[in-house]
Amino acid sequence: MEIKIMELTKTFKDRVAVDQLTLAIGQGEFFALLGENGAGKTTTIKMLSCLMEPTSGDAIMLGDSIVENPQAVKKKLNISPQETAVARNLSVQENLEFIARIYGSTKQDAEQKAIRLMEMFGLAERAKSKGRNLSGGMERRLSIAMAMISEPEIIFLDEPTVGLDVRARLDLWQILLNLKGQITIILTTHYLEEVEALADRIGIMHKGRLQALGTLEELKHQTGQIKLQDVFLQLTAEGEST
Ligand SMILES: Nc1ncnc2c1ncn2[C@@H]1O[C@H](COP(=O)(O)OP(=O)(O)OP(=O)(O)O)[C@@H](O)[C@H]1O
Repeated sequence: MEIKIMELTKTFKDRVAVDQLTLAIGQGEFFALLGENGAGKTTTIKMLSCLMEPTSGDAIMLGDSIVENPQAVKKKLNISPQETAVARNLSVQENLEFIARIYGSTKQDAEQKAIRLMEMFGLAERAKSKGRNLSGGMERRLSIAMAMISEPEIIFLDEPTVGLDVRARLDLWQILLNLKGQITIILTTHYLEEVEALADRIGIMHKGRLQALGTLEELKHQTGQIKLQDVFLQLTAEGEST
């Protein structure tokens, strides 16, 4: 398994944000992490991407521990956070080249990488547009493209389509579908249609715990529900009484 999460726990003062999460994710999998506000999704991906230390537990990412060797882990993955990292005064191409240079590319290499990613993310026509002039959808695509510069083997996308209109969301889904299988993708979202369109497997978190895990079909079967929305409501309600 490419990602092996073992009893991963994060506590803030007396609040348990992530509670002994145990989970394995395979290479090239598109994994969706679902859960209500405050369920612990963002905290989970911050720990897995080594932006936050766990209180206890561990995760082995491509053979390296996030606790023992976070520097090695960081080299193999990247994250596109909720708040985009796009520099508003730089153009699309400059944003990409800037990140490539930070990762040590030569000027020429950085340019080539930027051009390739702009094509992949449908941004080539807007190469010269400044970050501040981009639509929400383009800014989000650029932000993900920037996370791809380091050629990660695992990418985390934290609510990538929040605030996007229908067309921008569908465009981004198409790009993510094109990436599918080439790279391991871990997505958090509140949009259930997004999960249905993209994910191979789904984990539903509730109050810091992994409440359910499986393919969409498995979760439907497990709950006896037909629609993902009802699967979700049932699984996140069951936890209320436990
Ligand atoms: N830095 C922090 N300090 C204190 N509490 C925190 C911190 N970060 C998160 N929490 C708490 O941990 C819990 C889990 O939060 P988290 O942001 O991981 O949830 P989430 O599932 O990503 O929610 P959302 O869907 O709203 O983004 C929440 O109760 C939150 O208030």
